[in-house]
Amino acid sequence: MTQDARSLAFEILTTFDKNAEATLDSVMDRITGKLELDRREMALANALVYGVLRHRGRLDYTIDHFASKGIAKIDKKILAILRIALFQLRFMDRIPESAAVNTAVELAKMHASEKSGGFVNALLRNCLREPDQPSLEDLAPEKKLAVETSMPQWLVEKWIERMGLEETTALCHASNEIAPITVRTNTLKTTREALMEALAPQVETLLPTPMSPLGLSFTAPKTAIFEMDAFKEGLFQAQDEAAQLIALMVNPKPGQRVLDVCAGVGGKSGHLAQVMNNQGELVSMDVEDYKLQSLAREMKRLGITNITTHACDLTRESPEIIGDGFDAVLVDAPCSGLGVIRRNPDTKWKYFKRNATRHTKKQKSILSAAARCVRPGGTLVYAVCSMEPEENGAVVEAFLEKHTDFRMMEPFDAMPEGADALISPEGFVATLPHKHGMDGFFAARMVRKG
Ligand SMILES: C[S@@+](CC[C@H](N)C(=O)[O-])C[C@H]1O[C@@H](n2cnc3c(N)ncnc32)[C@H](O)[C@@H]1O
Repeated sequence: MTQDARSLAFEILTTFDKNAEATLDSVMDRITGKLELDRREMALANALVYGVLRHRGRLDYTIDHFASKGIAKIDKKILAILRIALFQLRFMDRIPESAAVNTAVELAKMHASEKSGGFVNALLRNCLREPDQPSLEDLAPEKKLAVETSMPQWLVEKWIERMGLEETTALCHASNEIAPITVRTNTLKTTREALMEALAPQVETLLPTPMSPLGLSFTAPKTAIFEMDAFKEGLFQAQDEAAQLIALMVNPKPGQRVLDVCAGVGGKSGHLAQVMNNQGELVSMDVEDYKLQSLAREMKRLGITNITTHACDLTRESPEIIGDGFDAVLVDAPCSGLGVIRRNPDTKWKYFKRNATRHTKKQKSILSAAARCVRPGGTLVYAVCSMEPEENGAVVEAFLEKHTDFRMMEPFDAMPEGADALISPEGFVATLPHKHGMDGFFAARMVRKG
């Protein structure tokens, strides 16, 4: 079965909107998993889905301006069709206007009515007639910034309160840009220089990452990265530069026992195994068994053999595998993901102000449970892909207050080049998209007193 790009984007976006808890990845996997898709149609569907979510605030402001009864009165399906078409008209330069409008009208007729087709046609034609409208000039600064960079206004206000308008402006713009693809060299199989040579013919603007000694960033790959030979041979794992700093903070030695408490599909586990030179024992846990199954396949691709997986929630159980404890424990905790909006633009529309405390409670309880697995003298690293104080410093400070057998330690044994600029007076590591060109990450390294 094949499907055209716009219908597919419509199905993905409407399903994503209907399911409050679903992530874009899970919706896309579910919908595209069973389809046999033409490669070009799939690439266009991807561009439409990500583009609409990246620019949704701006698109909605425009739709609201041109809809005589306002956006709130527009049926959800029609709204999705308008967003897809308007994104093509305002943000894509290779799509003929007629293709964008006509396909939107057809979709509206198919999913709603003849009349809806007329409404979609009229609204889009008005947008085309007045390409500079609506103007943002008279808006209050926080509203203007929210619309311009398609950020939820509550988040813009939260950031302005914490860091002021100027820095928030830089952060909002950086969070709305398309990030380069960044990968980490699998040093069990190759070197960064050799990987660079292998990737060079297949990508544009290929550069080594400035701080992570193993990273490469590039744009415009000729194929999807999972189709590249270097990927199939396990020579790299996709991972942002900020995330590459976390296993360097844990810095386990070959032969040690190491626990990755929230391993997910294995971004940090893969790197930890590399640092351990595939020796010793690495236990990857996650509450979701299906993620660990995917992790196991990923480790096989990377040639990693010192790993076992264990589906488990440490806040509820204390499995035998903990034994006498681990030399190093990583808690890469579930979080808002607000530091990774540039890669996952769906996050900003699914994460609400009220979620902050929900995450904080979970982060505190996972960190406390993980602390029980650290042997005396062992290391505990807490990390989140968030820049929000209630998920980072506040969690660590509350933890240290209760667990007097732990103290902060220097974040790195061997400081990556320039990484001293990331360290706060408290000894926390924090990366920011607008300052460091990386995802927004936070990490703290602690030691259990011997
Ligand atoms: C930030 S993600 C981890 C990403 C992963 N470390 C990586 O580098 O690819 C957080 C993970 O925590 C898992 N999780 C959530 N609650 C958990 C719990 N109570 N115990 C263990 N894992 C949990 C989620 O399933 C998710 O995979």
